[in-house]
Amino acid sequence: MSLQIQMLGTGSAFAKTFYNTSAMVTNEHARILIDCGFTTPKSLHKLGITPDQIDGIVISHIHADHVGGLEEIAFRLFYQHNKKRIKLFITEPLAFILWENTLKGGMNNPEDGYISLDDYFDVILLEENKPTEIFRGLTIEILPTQHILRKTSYSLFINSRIFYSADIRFNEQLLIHEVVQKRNCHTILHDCQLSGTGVIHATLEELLTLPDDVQKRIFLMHYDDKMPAYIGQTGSMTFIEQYQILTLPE
Ligand SMILES: O=c1ccn([C@@H]2O[C@@H]3COP(=O)(O)O[C@H]3[C@H]2O)c(=O)[nH]1
Ligand SMILES: [Zn+2]
Ligand SMILES: [Zn+2]
Repeated sequence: MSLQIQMLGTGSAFAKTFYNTSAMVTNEHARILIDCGFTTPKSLHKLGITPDQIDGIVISHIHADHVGGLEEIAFRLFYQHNKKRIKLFITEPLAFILWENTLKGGMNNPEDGYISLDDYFDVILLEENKPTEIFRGLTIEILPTQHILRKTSYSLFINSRIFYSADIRFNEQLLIHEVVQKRNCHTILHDCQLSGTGVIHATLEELLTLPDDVQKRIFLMHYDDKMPAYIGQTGSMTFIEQYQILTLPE
């Protein structure tokens, strides 16, 4: 049995030639999204996939390039698919701020009694650091990681052997000791800021300091429009491209 990861986008928040970084993870039992940014509905549309064909969405953190497409997905299911509610896999702190700080403005509808995240989504709370089989053969572990100071943000382990950074500061210890030495992840999908000083994202310069054995496992995502100029300058790491499909052992 295998697991497929298809990138719906590989761009940074401000990229214009790539859609927002988001992954569609599929096995024989389910198809889920990791994050759903403001360009993700259009990316799905280009693939001919409608919201009712997605079984759930996992959320890493509350930036628009990771959650900005949720209102559209939920409204389309609600108003075009008979009030269907998609499963939303999220931690409790994120669920609260996702509604209160992001979605409530557009979705709160007291007149019709739709006043909470649960009115639009089938909210399934994930516990931090606890591997959870969300669908048969698909286990997600959500790991608190550093992105913006004092802002809740997570990376993910998928079926324990795939690491998905989402947005994260460079963390050598985590990548070498936890992801590679302890968990022996065969595949790492990592965000990458191509130039400038790394403050809230790992930079290419920082990632290039990793040992070769770690770099070989890394696919770079969440990059800006200048990515083509950096091809061949990423050591043993590879840029993953929009719509590229990785077929991985389950
Ligand atoms: O403290 C901050 C907050 C935000 N930003 C920018 O806004 C973007 C939001 O999405 P992102 O997390 O993919 O990337 C972020 C950065 O490009 C920043 O540089 N510093
Ligand atoms: Zn981002
Ligand atoms: Zn972010």
